[in-house]
Amino acid sequence: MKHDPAGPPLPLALTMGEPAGIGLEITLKAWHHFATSYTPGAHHFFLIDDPVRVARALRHLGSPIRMSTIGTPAEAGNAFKKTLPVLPLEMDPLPADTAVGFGKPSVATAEAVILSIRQAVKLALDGKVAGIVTNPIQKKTLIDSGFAFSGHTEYLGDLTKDVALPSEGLVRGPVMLLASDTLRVAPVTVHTPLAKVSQELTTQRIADVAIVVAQALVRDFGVSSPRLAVSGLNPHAGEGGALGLEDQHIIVPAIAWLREHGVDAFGPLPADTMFHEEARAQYHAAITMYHDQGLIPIKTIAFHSASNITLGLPIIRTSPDHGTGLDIAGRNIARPDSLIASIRMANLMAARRQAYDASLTSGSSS
Ligand SMILES: NC(=O)c1ccc[n+]([C@@H]2O[C@H](COP(=O)([O-])OP(=O)(O)OC[C@H]3O[C@@H](n4cnc5c(N)ncnc54)[C@H](O)[C@@H]3O)[C@@H](O)[C@H]2O)c1
Ligand SMILES: N[C@H](C(=O)O)[C@H](O)COP(=O)(O)O
Repeated sequence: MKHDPAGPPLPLALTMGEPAGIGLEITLKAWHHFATSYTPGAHHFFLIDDPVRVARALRHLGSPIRMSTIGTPAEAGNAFKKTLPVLPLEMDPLPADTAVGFGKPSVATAEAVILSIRQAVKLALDGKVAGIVTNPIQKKTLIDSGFAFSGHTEYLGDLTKDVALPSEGLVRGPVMLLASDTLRVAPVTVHTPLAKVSQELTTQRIADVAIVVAQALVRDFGVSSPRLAVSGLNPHAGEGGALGLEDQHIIVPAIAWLREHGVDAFGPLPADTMFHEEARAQYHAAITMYHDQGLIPIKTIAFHSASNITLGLPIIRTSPDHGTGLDIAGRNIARPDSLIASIRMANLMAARRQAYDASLTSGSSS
């Protein structure tokens, strides 16, 4: 049966993430945060994981929280008030000796971690969940097991590449956006080694990322006239060509193209001076040329409140901005704040997207 947009919200699907990391611990804390005020029909979520592993991990953590195994996403609502609902992975239970090894990731669990993401994506594409919220993965462990992607962003782009976006004018990602109350940043190259960044940067790629971000600002964030700050690549944005040529040869034409196509973009800006408070007030999102250029500022000012969002997909995906926290896993000290922010963000995006897309269909959007 199709979901009634006027009815109660669909649940979110949380993926298990790296089982040796802090994913389950922050999921339990996030569940506690939302469940205490939960009333039937309100926002809720479930975890896609191995229930046997979860039960064992709960004992290991000495957690008073109880879990319940559900058979379908629709059962999550009834379970949520008193228990963390867990939808089982569609595979055999994980071997006991690999199920809880906090701090010690193993390729033995890689298949489960990847399957959890695939199941979540399928539920989102099938309209059974409002979106997916991914717990952090240990990329090297997955890659060592044969995983061909350098992160969720790239994997989600591949899993959904054949599914049409809901409207023809939308530009496809995947594009990584990290968002907090005070800063949004989108790196053009994502998990690219620094030595290859310059080769991968093209005018077209910068323009495509900027357009996906501009569209999302309108559709998902309610910004009616998005303004984008585009960073340079080199020190001082190339210092007029004296410190590198990409800024003038690749980035300037991208900004010109964007402006010709109605996107209010400006730059290239020296990356070291575009993130202080007064500079941030001039734009709705920063487009940076590589991962650390944008992620260092946002993780510095908003490590516990930012979300990592994948734009340009036919589904909603958010994630905490931090990683697997192997150094603190199993000690019950991990903060759930970024996961809580990501759950809120996914629910907010789902509501805004639904309203925006409906307004397009009814012809009332400006
Ligand atoms: N969404 C994702 O899947 C995602 C995101 C970022 C990093 N990663 C992966 O995570 C792994 C570890 O990365 P890292 O060590 O660079 O970053 P990290 O975020 O895991 O850890 C950095 C520091 O922050 C602390 N920290 C992280 N989360 C915390 C929390 N919730 N509460 C309190 N302290 C917290 C850690 O203890 C550590 O000291 C890598 O494999 C990386 O690729 C995955
Ligand atoms: N680049 C992200 C970060 O540092 O926060 C992280 O590696 C997660 O990337 P994916 O969402 O692609 O897994």
